[in-house]
Amino acid sequence: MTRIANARILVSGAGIAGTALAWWLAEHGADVTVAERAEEPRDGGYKVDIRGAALTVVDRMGLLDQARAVRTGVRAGSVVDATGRRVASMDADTFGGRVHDDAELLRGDLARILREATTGRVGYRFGTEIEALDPDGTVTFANGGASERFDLVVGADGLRSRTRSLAFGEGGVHDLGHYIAICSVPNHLGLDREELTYVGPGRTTLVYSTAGQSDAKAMFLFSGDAPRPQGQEAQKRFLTQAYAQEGWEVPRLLEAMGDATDFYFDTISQARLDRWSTGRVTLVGDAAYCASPASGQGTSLALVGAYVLAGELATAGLDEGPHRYEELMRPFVVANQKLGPANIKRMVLRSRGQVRMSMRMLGLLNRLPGKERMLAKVVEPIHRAATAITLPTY
Ligand SMILES: Cc1cc2nc3c(=O)[nH]c(=O)nc-3n(C[C@H](O)[C@H](O)[C@H](O)COP(=O)(O)OP(=O)(O)OC[C@H]3O[C@@H](n4cnc5c(N)ncnc54)[C@H](O)[C@@H]3O)c2cc1C
Repeated sequence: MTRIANARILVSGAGIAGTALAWWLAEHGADVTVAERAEEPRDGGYKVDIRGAALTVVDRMGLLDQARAVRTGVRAGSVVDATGRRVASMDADTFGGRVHDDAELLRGDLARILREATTGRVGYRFGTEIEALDPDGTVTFANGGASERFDLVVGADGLRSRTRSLAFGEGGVHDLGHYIAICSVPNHLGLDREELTYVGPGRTTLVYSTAGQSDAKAMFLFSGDAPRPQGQEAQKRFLTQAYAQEGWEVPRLLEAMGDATDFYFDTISQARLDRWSTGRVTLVGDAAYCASPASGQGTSLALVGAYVLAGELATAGLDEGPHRYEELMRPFVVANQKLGPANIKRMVLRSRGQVRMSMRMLGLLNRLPGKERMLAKVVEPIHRAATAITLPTY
């Protein structure tokens, strides 16, 4: 018998953290409801990674083979110049910062695998969100829903968490001085499981194709400190202005972006909070400790956080569990959040001079035997951070 057997727990958000948490809570005997703002689950999306301790978590869920079966299959990454010539190429693991058996897959595929694994054990309510939240766990849902009391409410609703705003007030989001945008585009470059990167001053553009997808994804990373534009049309205009002078295939990508229906835009930011719980409300995943897309570790933090939170609730109960979760997770989060600012500096170069120098060095490096071994050194800090926690067995 665990300390949360039959406890009524509401999870806000059916992303990675929310579905993984729901799985573990149900495993420990809780009565779990997940409320998701989107009308329906979204498959596909951009690629994410399962690394280090998170691989152990997914393995303990018995889902690692399923996750591996939908790997993106991306085989290589190259940096290109304005003519499209591949200045430097390397295998996809080195390019994407993966070691050993780390798995890269589409975010929507991972969310689907996690969600399907909870079938029959977790109640989902799509198309709704928390409108009002009392620290004692009383929730009013949007669209005129009635109030309901839960033994615990967990915000797993991402970087812009509404649960966090309602329970902790505004704040806690720290911009790293860059923006990120991503959308599907026609694969006019004919990429076959390959990723191309074009680097301009203050702007980096990536295009990749993954196994089984006819479209490619275009991702834009660029620097700036203006406030985040509100609304998709304003965001698309903002991005187009930032890339107005850009060469290579960028004009074509921008044109395709104009029609994209899955356009995503945000600042590259981290969530940093003094505490992750208050009253009967706790946060998990990006809502509590977003490490930023630049860290490459957001998905793994979400998976590990879900495992530890559920496990500590089950063994220490609803009062002590959230504090023990935070004690165990915080050093792991700190180690992984350090990756964000360091990586973004490498990914987005400040000046034309830096771009020229970097291209020259990449060109030289590309001709060296054993370049993969040298580049693997860049991967080492990610691997160290990804394994910087000893997972308890619950
Ligand atoms: C462009 C991009 C690229 C990325 N690349 C990588 C990568 O390479 N490697 C990596 O590991 N990570 C990457 N990440 C980060 C990764 O996607 C997240 O860190 C990870 O998905 C965290 O999961 P989460 O469940 O905490 O949040 P999310 O995945 O953001 O899920 C939050 C969920 O809550 C829902 N929601 C939002 N608001 C509400 C509300 N008010 N009420 C109810 N539901 C709500 C959302 O619809 C969503 O389903 C990337 C992120 C982005 C944006």
